[in-house]
Amino acid sequence: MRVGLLFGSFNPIHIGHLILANYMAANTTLDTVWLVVSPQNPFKPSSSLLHEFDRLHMVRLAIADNADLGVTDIEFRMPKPSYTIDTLTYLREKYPTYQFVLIMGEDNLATLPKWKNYEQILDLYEVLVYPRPGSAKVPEALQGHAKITVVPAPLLDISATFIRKCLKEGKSTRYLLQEEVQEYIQAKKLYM
Ligand SMILES: Nc1ncnc2c1ncn2[C@@H]1O[C@H](COP(=O)(O)OP(=O)(O)OP(=O)(O)O)[C@@H](O)[C@H]1O
Ligand SMILES: O=C(O)c1ccc[n+]([C@@H]2O[C@H](COP(=O)([O-])O)[C@@H](O)[C@H]2O)c1
Repeated sequence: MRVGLLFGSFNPIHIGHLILANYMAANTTLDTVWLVVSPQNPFKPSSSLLHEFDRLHMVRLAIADNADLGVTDIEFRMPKPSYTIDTLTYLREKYPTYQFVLIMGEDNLATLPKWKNYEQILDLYEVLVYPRPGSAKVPEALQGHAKITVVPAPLLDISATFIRKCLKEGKSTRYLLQEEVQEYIQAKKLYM
């Protein structure tokens, strides 16, 4: 089985994540896509980060009706911050018959050379990249890399940062968030 892994903070999960994950499941040779909720990105401040259980719960709500997508909280039980190579190694040991493929947005590809053991990641895994408006240039070392494929998919100018700002300012985030996620955020008054 070929499993795509979309790692993320999902703070909160938005329709950009859902379109991206579903696009990869529908338009590539992947059998399924798992969303891996990261407690702590090594490069991001934790100040605006919602508790990991809330973020996981919202991912579960958002993908509940999509049989092509799954979610894992595997990084909750691993050392923090969350280094992707360590999680990939763990998953490989846990599911030795599965073939894991890394999925990321173009903004993350731009920072990949700064990730822990990034060369090992590229030695061992294929990477599928979803284009993203405003992403920094792909570093030269990665341009045309045999293991990296940028998929031709519709650009989505949506970010969790923008959604958090709207919520803080009391502006509507309707349609930017999946409905149950929207209701959960309103009910718990998150990000406000
Ligand atoms: N609109 C988008 N287009 C392409 N990729 C995206 C988009 N939104 C998120 N991603 C990708 O999804 C993964 C998880 O993203 P993340 O949870 O950080 O969302 P985000 O919207 O970038 O959050 P924030 O604004 O808080 O940085 C990353 O690989 C990111 O590049
Ligand atoms: O392994 C690393 O060095 C590394 C450096 C930066 C980001 N990551 C991971 O990349 C994922 C995307 O993060 P984010 O916050 O943009 O959703 C998340 O799972 C991070 O833990 C991993």
